[in-house]
Amino acid sequence: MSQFWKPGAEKPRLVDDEEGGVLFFSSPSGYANIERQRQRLPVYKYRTSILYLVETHATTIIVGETGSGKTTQIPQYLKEAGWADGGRVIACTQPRRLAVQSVASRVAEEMGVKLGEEVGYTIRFEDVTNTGVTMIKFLTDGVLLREMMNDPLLTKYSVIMIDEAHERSISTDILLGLLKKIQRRRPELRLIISSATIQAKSMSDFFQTSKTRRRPEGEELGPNMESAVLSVEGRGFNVQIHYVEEPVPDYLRAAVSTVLLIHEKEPMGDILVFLTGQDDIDAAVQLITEEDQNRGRKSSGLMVLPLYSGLPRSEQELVFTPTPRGKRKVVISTNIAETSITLEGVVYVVDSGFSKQRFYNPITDIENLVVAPISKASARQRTGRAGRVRPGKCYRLYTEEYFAKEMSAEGIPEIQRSNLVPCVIQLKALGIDNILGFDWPASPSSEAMVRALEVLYSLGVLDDDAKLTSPTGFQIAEIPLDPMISKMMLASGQLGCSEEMITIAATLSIQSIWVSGWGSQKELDEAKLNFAAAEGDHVSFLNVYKGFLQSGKSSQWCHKNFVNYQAMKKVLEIREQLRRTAQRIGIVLKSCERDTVASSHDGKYKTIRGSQEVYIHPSSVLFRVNPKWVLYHSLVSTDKQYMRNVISIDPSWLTEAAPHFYQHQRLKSMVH
Ligand SMILES: Nc1ncnc2c1ncn2[C@@H]1O[C@H](COP(=O)(O)OP(=O)(O)OP(=O)(O)O)[C@@H](O)[C@H]1O
Repeated sequence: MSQFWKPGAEKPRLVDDEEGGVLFFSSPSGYANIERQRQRLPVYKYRTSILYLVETHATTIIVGETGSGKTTQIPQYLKEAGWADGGRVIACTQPRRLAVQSVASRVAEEMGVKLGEEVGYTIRFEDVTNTGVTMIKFLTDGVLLREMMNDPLLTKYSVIMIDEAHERSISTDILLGLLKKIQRRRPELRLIISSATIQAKSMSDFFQTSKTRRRPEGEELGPNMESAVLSVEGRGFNVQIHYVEEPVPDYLRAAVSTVLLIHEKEPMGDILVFLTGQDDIDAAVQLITEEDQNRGRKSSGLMVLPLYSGLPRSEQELVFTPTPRGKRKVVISTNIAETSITLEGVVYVVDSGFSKQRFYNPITDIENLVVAPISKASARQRTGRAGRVRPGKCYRLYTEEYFAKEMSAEGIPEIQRSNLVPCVIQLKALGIDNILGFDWPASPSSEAMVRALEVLYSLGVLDDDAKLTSPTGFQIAEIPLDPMISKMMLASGQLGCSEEMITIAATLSIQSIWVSGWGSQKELDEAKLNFAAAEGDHVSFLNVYKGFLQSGKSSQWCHKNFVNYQAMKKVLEIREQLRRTAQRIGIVLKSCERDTVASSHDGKYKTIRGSQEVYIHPSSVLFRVNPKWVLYHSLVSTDKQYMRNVISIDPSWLTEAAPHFYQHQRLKSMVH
């Protein structure tokens, strides 16, 4: 395309291309067509072997190229072979919600059934399944973990497929440890661990350690407890990889110019760009749109769409809609489109080589989202978003040498770089008391573990013996939120303000209730001021919610007030779910009236634990108010450590709420 780019050493492969390079490009029109497509996928040749291995082995590890058909086909093979007979369910987990929804709809389409009937999905706060009817269920690994609280042996499932296991999310790791335990109690349960980029050997070793029961010589009943490994050879279509000749100084700019260059020089086909987060994605959308217009072509046919988890569902769905004739879609995404997703029109992938990753420091108790280099496994997954329905090209914004010599093979498992509070409470609720002795696929650090135990103790979730308290600990574990927020909900029941607290908890569960991208920052700030409460962001959320209800849940009202309508609809939905959970666990639903207090301060704050210097985020309604004592929901790190979603408090509330944790004298000595 230009001298800037160098083709990778990997030779382009011959494409098994009977229909002119576009095997399944246009949408399939009928069932017969879909059947033909299914049979062309590499995994189809392995159908019998897969079914045989699953029949005979407790655990089967399946490694196959991206796009070879693992996610969409294997659950269907299992169903066809009878694994969903007699009311049993085949589960397939994904690390991300978007992937769950999109593969579930694809499989429902392939099977010619309505989504939510034979094929369904469950993600947090959304259950699209029909008990007794659903045979194949896609779900996030986090949701499957939560299901274990009510059904510890996951008895309704005959086969559980842990897909994209290379991602090693916290929930995947906990699940792997727990499923290994369950297998000893339920030898009839079958596990499939699948990915395009997993180290099959270490996974197989994990399932083969002495703790699994080996089948004694001569035993005929039951599966072989040693795991089987199957490698699915072959892939969809060829993807030519290109690297930059020299390292790029600014991946955002490089991504923008690569998109424009592709648009100028390459044949039609959509482009998928991987950047890191909402900020750089919004910036890229703007730059590409502006530069495209500056080139003087009024309608060059580019449709630029962002994709990240905080985006409302309707906007996320736009990326899946067919690209109109004569147009070229450019989807600029975080790594939520990195695994499992098929975007039909995508021919070109542009990989920045970076993603936002969570890094937790247990000493300071600060969890940062940091832009960091991706692993080879991620790079391969990104490349694999092309070549699924026709040949493609992948432009890597790093050199081939960097890829070969410096990129790590796999990322660090999330459990080794995260705050462990939610993980510890879940394990405790499942009766795993010796958490350090748990059979982890990768052990978490003991500092993070101690810190999590300390937080849970401070919340009154754990007692002096580190056991879940009754009823508080068990109640908090039942609420599908961060334990700090769950504690807030629980306490609000006693304080007579649970209706308000549930609204706040629902609002904190979504990324933002404000729109971004319309008008100027000044206009947005002014709109926020209409709702600002002196106590801070949390109480301001209540004002927005109240206004929304008073408007009759109107989208025009949202538009006028810079409030995101889709986000508010989500708040209503989550709120309903939380109310039901609250009722189930005995929280009294009650509303309250409120008072206001606020005082001034110089803008710099210190955390009580760790004395870290932190500041109020400019998006907060308290940004210029600076009350003396504040409580924050989360910290983000850019040029400074910023507190997001902040509320003004009286320090005596801390000693009142957690006298076992906060000492009055210590707090007094911190006032400066
Ligand atoms: N929504 C879709 N539209 C068109 N084709 C699709 C769609 N989803 C899947 N396919 C086709 O099915 C193939 C297999 O997809 P599947 O997700 O099962 O592969 P996979 O092996 O699980 O890939 P990955 O490892 O990337 O998740 C794709 O390569 C594509 O040809």
